[in-house]
Amino acid sequence: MPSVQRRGGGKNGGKAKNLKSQNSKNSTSSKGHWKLFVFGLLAALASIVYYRQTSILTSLKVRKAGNGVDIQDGPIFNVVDIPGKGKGVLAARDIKQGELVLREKSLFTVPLHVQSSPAVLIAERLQNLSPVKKEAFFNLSYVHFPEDLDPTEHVDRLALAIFETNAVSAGKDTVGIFPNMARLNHGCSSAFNVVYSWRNEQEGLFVHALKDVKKGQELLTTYTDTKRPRQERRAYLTQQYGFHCTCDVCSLPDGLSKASDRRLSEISSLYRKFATWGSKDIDGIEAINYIRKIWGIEDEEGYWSERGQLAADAAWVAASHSDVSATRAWALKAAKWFTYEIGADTPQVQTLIMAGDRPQSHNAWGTRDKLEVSGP
Ligand SMILES: C[S@@+](CC[C@H](N)C(=O)[O-])C[C@H]1O[C@@H](n2cnc3c(N)ncnc32)[C@H](O)[C@@H]1O
Repeated sequence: MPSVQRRGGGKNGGKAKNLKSQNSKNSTSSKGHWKLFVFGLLAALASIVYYRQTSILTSLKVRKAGNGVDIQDGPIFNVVDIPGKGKGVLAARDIKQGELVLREKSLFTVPLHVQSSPAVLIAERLQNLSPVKKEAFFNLSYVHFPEDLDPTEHVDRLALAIFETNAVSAGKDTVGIFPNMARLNHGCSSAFNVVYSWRNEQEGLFVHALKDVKKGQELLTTYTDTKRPRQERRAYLTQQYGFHCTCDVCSLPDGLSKASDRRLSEISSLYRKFATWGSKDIDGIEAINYIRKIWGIEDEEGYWSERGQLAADAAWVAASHSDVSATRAWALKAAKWFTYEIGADTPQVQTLIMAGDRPQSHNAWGTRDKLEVSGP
């Protein structure tokens, strides 16, 4: 059964998918079960906000991204002050869909589940950092620091607040701090334009452009599964991250916002229906029809994330029903979209290209009754 991914997770990595940071309430308890927020996943803010450039963080200077997308030399983004958001990241030049925007090692990581106090654990990790790295950490933004406390007198508590605001998942059972990536602000649904993924083999976080981005546009990821109505998204973001979301999608006039909400709810509902193929409640033809419907509604919404996984799920269904041409078409579609989100130099993409070439090599091949399920 293919995994039907929701955002906020591993791919972006996993969804990155679905990236997570922590909850301040639980994180202070000594028997820590880190409650992670999803931090991760577009406003053309440069045109409407005044900003002051503060630094150029990186200059990848590569001609070919790992996924084969041609790119220009030169700094790819700047971290700047953005009114109402603290700092944020603006494209320093046009960025192409699928381009590698950033790869980064963590300052430090901690296990997702801890037995001791998270605050103590973070303090220990900080002690092992160089002064430069420590400074990078303490420069990060934070919310949920008690107003009645003086941060200079409660450094461990401050470090915890910074961690909670900025940590993202670094693999299945680990969360970490990535100081450049941490400057990415949030956008919902069609508003986010970069996605991040964790690579175990390289022990690094990779950020790819999900869409073409114009010079001066803000790079936005997503902190949560945004396939839910505006009111719910805003409530979550206010509670966990301390801001009222005014991204391009949240700022839509009421009529258009309701239409977007309906689309997002419908996508979530179709994902649930598709998942019932796993328990054989629906057949392969119906399952693929759900995927096509999801794809169509996502086109209307402008929601492009998780498409690699969606097409890979379709390839799985097609392969299990031994449909050669459908397996080939869906596998190649999945490879294309995974290339944008996580890069061509990943095992997922290589495996899908192989399945496109030789559908019978797919792991799921022939595990269900033969059926023509049809391609994209
Ligand atoms: C991981 S940090 C992102 C970078 C941060 N803006 C900074 O100055 O370093 C998360 C915090 O950024 C702010 N933020 C993120 N997305 C935002 C948005 N769409 N609108 C307003 N503030 C946002 C919130 O304060 C949130 O708690």
